[in-house]
Amino acid sequence: MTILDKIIAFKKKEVAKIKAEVPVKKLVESPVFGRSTFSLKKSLLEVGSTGIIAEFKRQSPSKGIINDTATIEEVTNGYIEANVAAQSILTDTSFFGGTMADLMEARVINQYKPILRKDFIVDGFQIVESKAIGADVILLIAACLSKEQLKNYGKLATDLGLEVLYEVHNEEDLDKIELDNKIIGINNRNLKTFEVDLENSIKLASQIPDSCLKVSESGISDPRIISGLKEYGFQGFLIGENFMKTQNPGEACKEFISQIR
Ligand SMILES: O=C(O)c1ccccc1NCC(=O)[C@H](O)[C@H](O)COP(=O)(O)O
Repeated sequence: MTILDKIIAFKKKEVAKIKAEVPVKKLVESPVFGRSTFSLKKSLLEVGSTGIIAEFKRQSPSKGIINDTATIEEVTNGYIEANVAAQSILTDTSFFGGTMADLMEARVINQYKPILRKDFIVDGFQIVESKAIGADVILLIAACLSKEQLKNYGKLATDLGLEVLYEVHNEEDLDKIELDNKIIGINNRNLKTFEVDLENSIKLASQIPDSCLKVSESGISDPRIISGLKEYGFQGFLIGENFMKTQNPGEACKEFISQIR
């Protein structure tokens, strides 16, 4: 059983419990449900976009505790000040120490840039929930969803005005997605070994059509990597640990962005 299998098994139980307690009607009544969303696609394609999607990440299965003192307020303000293209918030509690309240707090502060809800979507309920807590973008991980689920959940998100970052780890994942005009995130972290290999982005990039926006995810720790990945057509770069492991993630992000050539 891989860590992803464990997370998904846990998540399915967690979502079933929440669904039994919270009616969808309640989600739709959220004050932020009807707001218009910020587009990740637009933000990444904007002239002068840094392309950086900076993540708030307290802990992870691969690294344990990364930062248990940073606050959403200081990090969100720091990332915006650094001119990120978007912010990512891990809302999973059991494995990543995040919460939906983290995203809701970030949304109040961040009225400028898209927010990606980084979680493990296994049910359409979580997509409605994502809109209700103030997210602009959801993550759909191909490895843990069927072809049909990817299509249906993608449609539900779009109907709600949310964008989707489709995450792939290999060719098998890519084959499950209708690759036209999508935002595709290639994750460099092997979920069996936790090893990070940036070559994974390069290897899969050539199999993604130009109509898609390519995002490289995980293990990016040097601004020179960004220039290298840009040559393979990447326009988005999801970075968590490299910023969050420092005393001041916002400042680390600003410094990193200033060094991108
Ligand atoms: O980060 C992990 O250990 C992990 C383990 C299992 C599933 C997902 C995991 N991470 C989620 C992410 O995709 C990353 O948080 C994101 O790409 C940023 O990665 P990094 O810059 O390496 O923190």
